[in-house]
Amino acid sequence: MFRPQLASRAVSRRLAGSRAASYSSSTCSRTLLRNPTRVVPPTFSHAKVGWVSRRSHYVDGLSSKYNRAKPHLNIGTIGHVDHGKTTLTAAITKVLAEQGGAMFRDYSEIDKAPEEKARGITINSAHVEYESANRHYGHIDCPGHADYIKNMITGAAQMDGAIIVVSALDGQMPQTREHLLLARQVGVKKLVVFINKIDQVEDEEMLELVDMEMRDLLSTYNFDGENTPIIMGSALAALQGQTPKIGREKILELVKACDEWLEIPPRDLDKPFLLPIEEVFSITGRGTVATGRNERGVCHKGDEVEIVGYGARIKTTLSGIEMFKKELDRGEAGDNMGVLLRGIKREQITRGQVVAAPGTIKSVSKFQAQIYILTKDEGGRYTPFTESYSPQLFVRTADITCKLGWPEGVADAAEKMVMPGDNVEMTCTLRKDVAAEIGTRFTLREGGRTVGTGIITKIIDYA
Ligand SMILES: Nc1nc2c(ncn2[C@@H]2O[C@H](COP(=O)(O)OP(=O)(O)OP(=O)(O)O)[C@@H](O)[C@H]2O)c(=O)[nH]1
Ligand SMILES: [Mg+2]
Repeated sequence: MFRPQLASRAVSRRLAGSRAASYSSSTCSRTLLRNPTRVVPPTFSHAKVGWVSRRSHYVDGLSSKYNRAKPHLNIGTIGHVDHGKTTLTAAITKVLAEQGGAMFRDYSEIDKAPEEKARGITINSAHVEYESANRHYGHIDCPGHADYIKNMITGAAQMDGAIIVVSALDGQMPQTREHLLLARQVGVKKLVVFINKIDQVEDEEMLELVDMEMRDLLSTYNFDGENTPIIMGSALAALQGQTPKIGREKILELVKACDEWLEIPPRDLDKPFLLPIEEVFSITGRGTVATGRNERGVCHKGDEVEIVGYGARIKTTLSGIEMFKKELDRGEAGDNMGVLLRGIKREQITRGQVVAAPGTIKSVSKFQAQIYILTKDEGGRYTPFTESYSPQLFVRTADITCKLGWPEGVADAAEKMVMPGDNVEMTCTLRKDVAAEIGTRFTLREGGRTVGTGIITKIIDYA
């Protein structure tokens, strides 16, 4: 039921009333790229809450009564600048605080840098935490401006699910779309929509239109547009404790929707075993040992495994597992360990390959990726580059020369330039194949400096 009149009114209102979409990234904080060579920060997990609390912009919350019994989910507020993400974040903590599920974090505690206060925008991502009846949430309040995208690509802001905030006054705007695309690219599978500022909109049809448009947009970006929960309310009303019907009640509805709709992804221990090989030794009388840090899953002595990458796919058996010079029957994600590989000669395997549960990972020779190119201030390049640029690609323990190119159908591919600071989607052709999959993160380096970081979004060729 398309209503042309309504649509054109919405469009003209948007054109006239929207605040400038992007802020200059040079004014943005660089805190999340303090160490550009380290692209994959430790995963947020119960055992590592300390890592989160070490981050400069962490707004600590429930630490005194942290409940490890509840499953944990990393979520965050994303969406266009000024649509109310920070207000909503504060409102969630306020409403849940009344139930004992959070410490109230006021707006000014979340956007606390002087420049944020002066300009009324979020520059750094901030972390808060809260609990619903059956879950514990880590919540990142993300800035709406373009700089945030870098943090998603580099992995500095990892989310399992998200709340996309859309102002009912403006409807979807450039960063609404950009954040949805990025969320999809970096592996967020489900999100919940909060249509905000409904206190400002009297026209029911206007709200219906925003709802309809959001469902379309979600489907365009391969989310489940039909079934995604859309909650309409006013974050400000909830924060100010006014009009509970559009305030407090809607926040509770939103949290319920997060509980029910957003899924807890398999945790590292539930994933298939994968050990990136760091070093290879040969032990006289016993055989060949590969060492490294178990990235995910669990392995047992006697398990069948595969060695994958660099042209190899070799089946073997773990005839021993060792950690701190002690023999073990089992190795878990996070363990630094050595595995004894039955019947494998030292020359057959090398650093950069992985030992994995059979059939769980393939070796790839070409893929497409979302890449962020570091600026010179972040230690990156000073100059732009064009297609065919060949940096070193570092993924897990592997490093391989690769060639960058534009995906098929990109106009003027040969002349198109990539500037430091750009977010681009490009193809990478590898000189040697490597074990990788959609969602694998990597860094690009050149002459000893990190020039880019990326995440694989599509596999083009397998080895
Ligand atoms: N009327 C009304 N105003 C709201 C509502 N929610 C937020 N606002 C106002 O909208 C403005 C922007 O809110 P923020 O929460 O800072 O928006 P944001 O999405 O976090 O903005 P950035 O982080 O800069 O992208 C503020 O002036 C809020 O008071 C609401 O429900 N109703
Ligand atoms: Mg904000």
